[in-house]
Amino acid sequence: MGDVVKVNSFTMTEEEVKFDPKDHQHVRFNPMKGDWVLVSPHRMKRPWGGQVEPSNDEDPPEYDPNNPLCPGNIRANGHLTENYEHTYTFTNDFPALLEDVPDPPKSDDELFQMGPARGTCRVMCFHPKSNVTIALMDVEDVLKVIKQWIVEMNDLGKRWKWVQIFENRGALMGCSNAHPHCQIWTSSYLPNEARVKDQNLKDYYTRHMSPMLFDYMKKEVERRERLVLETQHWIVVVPYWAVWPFETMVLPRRQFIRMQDMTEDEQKSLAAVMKVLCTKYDNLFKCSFPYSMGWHGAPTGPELKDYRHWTFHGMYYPPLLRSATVKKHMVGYELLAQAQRDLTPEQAAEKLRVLPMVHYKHPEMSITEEELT
Ligand SMILES: O=C1CCN([C@@H]2O[C@H](COP(=O)(O)O)[C@@H](O)[C@H]2O)C(=O)N1
Repeated sequence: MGDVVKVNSFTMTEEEVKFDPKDHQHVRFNPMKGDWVLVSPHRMKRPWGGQVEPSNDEDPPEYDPNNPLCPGNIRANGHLTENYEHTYTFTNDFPALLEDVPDPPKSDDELFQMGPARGTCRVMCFHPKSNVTIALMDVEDVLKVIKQWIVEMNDLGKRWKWVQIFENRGALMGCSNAHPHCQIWTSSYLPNEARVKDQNLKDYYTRHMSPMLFDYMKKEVERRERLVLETQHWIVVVPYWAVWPFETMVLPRRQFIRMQDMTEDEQKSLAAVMKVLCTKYDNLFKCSFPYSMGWHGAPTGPELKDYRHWTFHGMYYPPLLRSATVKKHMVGYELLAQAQRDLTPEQAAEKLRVLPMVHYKHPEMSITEEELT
């Protein structure tokens, strides 16, 4: 047994000291999902001869008379989008979940199971102008988005067990409308991601009598290997188990379980964090950076249980890999075996951390370090 040496934040024997997570393949465990991601850092050197996505980076017009999300326009089914000045929410005209539908029959065959699914779908416009994004909005307007999210969570959380706020940004994410907006889908049951996360968070809490993500936040602040941003109230990391190349996670420095528990200062700080993170994302490949993002907090609904194992947190899942036109594909091995990444989370965090807070295309819309409290 050789001497013990310290490499990064791990202690290893001499036999292991040849291993370097920056150079050698390994798998990493995601304790929220209970699965593993393959990390192959040596692959970053391979030439790219694959598909190149068109970089469609022309700014959309401020107002499009044909865009149903623009103020004063008529939507499908003849509904009017009012002349709004900040955020605007409406029930999706083509919802994936409806509030009242008959229950499916019970089946006694475990191979053919159906369950009831009820819910509602809302669309929430962030801003009346079509040519802004979170990175390009005034931080006060981003704060208005956060405050409206809290209104929606409180309203929808009364009836629905799960309220999923999510933003698909950019055509690359299948977003059908360039106007700045998100969607909010609620359900009468815990969807898969929430159900699995709830169980893993609960198991961790039973073992440690402390919330997993609060412990994780404290360890990431201490280790400082995957930090992208940190303020008095929030940190942004590329999570240790990240799957998407530049995936990030937003974690509060204080333990609380839902978005609606945020203090005024935490809300203001989150608005600045979102704006700076999205600015760095745009600066990474000098394009309007596509992503899917969303928030997870303790389940809601009328029968409230003990959810102290939850910590409110945000997730950004951006598809781009090495340029504005090269995206990661979750296909083949990823679908049939397991998720795989080349760039390590630490390398991705370093790339994002060192990027400027001044927007490459609209510097006049940027905020300063002092405003990032
Ligand atoms: O008139 C319309 C246009 C789009 N929509 C809805 O807006 C949503 C646009 O969001 P996405 O671009 O993220 O798909 C989409 O779900 C679509 O159903 C309406 O509800 N009414």
